[in-house]
Amino acid sequence: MAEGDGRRHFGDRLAEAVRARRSCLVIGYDPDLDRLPPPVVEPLRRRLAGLGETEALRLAAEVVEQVGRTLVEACAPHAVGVKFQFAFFLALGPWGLGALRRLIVHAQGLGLVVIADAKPGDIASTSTAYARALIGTTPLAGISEATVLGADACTFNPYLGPDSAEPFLAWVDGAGRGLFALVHTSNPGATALQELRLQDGRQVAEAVADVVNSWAMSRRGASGYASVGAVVGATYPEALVSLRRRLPGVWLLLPGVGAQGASPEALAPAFDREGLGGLVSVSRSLLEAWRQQSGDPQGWAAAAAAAASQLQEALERARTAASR
Ligand SMILES: O=c1ccn([C@@H]2O[C@H](COP(=O)(O)O)[C@@H](O)[C@H]2O)c(=O)[nH]1
Repeated sequence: MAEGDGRRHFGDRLAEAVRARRSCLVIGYDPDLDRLPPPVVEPLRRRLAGLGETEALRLAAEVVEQVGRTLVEACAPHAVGVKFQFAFFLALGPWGLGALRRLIVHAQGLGLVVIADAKPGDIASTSTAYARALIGTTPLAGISEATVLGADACTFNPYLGPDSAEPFLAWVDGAGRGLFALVHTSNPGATALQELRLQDGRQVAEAVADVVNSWAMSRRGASGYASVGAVVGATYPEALVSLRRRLPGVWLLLPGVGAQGASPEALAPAFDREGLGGLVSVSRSLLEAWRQQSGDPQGWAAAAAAAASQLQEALERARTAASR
């Protein structure tokens, strides 16, 4: 999406893309080698035997890239975007990062919004480098600059506060990029810290939501939606309802459907009367859909496409529930 859409406001681009593609589904790709489809992993195992570290990483990254292309192409007709889980690519070293860059370009060529899920957040000088790598460009000693990953948006851990967000917000404001700050995560342990009560009665996640909302308020586009979004786990439906109220005009990125147990039906509160406001990312349930369907791993790509189509339909019902 980045190339053609240039520097347009990210919240508006998302609104248009969700309407045009009739989908709020985000294809998740978390390439854990042990969970890739058996017809891919078995030949990979044979080829890896006897290779040195460098060649083994290179080969694994090639396979991860090929599977990613197939997955994204199969599911693209049913989705608005892709979320690449950065950690799995990093685990394959520079070859993994090369594969990630090529997958990002490929997905953007298919018209998909690309989110790099890396969840960085550090003191401002270090956040600057993360932002350059994920959504910006890296200046090269004042002579030139280079795109490293070139995603349309990235996830972000806001725990360090506003100064750590500034370097990302500079790309949001100056280059039409998007930022999704973690507000309430989907994992079982999220409650341990994120639901702690502050002296003023708010939960930590609510206080984080208020900070994120303050970043978003001045960044609303014509659609009414901001270029700063929030990550809210789909596995906590009650938190979703209360955080939706605290974050009007903020795109919510909702992981947790499928493998983590959340269902699309519970997500209706994320959407406004026009069916906007929520993006639902699903990773393992697409790549491993063959297990639930025919059980034939040879058909993994067709199974992923069928699962994406079913999710799109279920999410369309949730998306339009508010307007009924
Ligand atoms: O709160 C969060 C934030 C991010 N994630 C990421 O989303 C996917 C979920 O994968 P599934 O296979 O669909 O469960 C994964 O990349 C996580 O790192 C999250 O799950 N929860």
